[in-house]
Amino acid sequence: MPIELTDARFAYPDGTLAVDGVTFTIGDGERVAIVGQNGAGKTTTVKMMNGLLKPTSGGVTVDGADISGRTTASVARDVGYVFQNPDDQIFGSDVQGELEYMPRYHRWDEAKRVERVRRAALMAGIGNFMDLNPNDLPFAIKKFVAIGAILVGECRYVILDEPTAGLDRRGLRLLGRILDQLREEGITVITITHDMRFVAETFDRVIAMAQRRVIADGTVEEVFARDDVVERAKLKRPEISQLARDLGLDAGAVRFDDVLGLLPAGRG
Ligand SMILES: Nc1ncnc2c1ncn2[C@@H]1O[C@H](COP(=O)(O)OP(=O)(O)OP(=O)(O)O)[C@@H](O)[C@H]1O
Repeated sequence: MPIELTDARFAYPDGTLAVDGVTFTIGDGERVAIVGQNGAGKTTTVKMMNGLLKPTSGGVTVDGADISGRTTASVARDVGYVFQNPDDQIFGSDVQGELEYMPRYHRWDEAKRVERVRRAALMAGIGNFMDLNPNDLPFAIKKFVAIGAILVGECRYVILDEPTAGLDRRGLRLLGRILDQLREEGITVITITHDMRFVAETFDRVIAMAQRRVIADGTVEEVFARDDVVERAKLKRPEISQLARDLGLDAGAVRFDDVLGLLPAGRG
């Protein structure tokens, strides 16, 4: 079952129109990257998808049901949102407590709580930090605490806002493993990112936003092949994609292996 936005608009209380009528459907198990310049409306759009913000007009449905009457906590059971900055999300005084917050809020029985927390800590690679105060941890580990706190839940949709920012190679590999596991479990992953290599290597579909609207929605290859979209959304093509274009190869190639396959025999 999908998440569906229908002509969703959002204006902040000060009158700033942040999203001006977006319509799209994200289906089960999809991996979707939302890209575009700062201020394009990406964060506001995803916050409408998990009930953190209610559309000023238009609608949002999750699994076919309108979410306008539901509390944020209720929608968050289905649609998890990992904040861009972990400090905006984490408030527990130790990692264990942070991971236990959701199970306790929803009054899960102890066996389920212990099992889900154990599993999330393992997936997020934070098992060694459970007794520590998140504020004493390096930024990258705090990001994984924020991810772990969402993995504890049984969300069928996970939204990650700028997950690769501030991660080194080890962190990126761990993030990749988490995303692979979510895919195996059929969980839909939606990301907001400025990291185009991450988009090309990890996501199937790209929604490009500019000036409060969706200006393109298609496969990674389709979106990066369009000069008008790249320009209007101020995207930086993945290096490998730019290289393919510079070499006069297929303009839609976005992954290393695709470009390698296009080189004349003997050069690959
Ligand atoms: N709390 C707020 N009050 C008023 N205006 C806001 C608020 N939050 C965001 N905006 C404005 O809404 C517009 C869209 O912001 P939004 O954060 O959704 O964009 P974004 O594409 O996610 O940008 P970024 O990549 O910087 O996160 C911008 O003009 C922004 O200044």
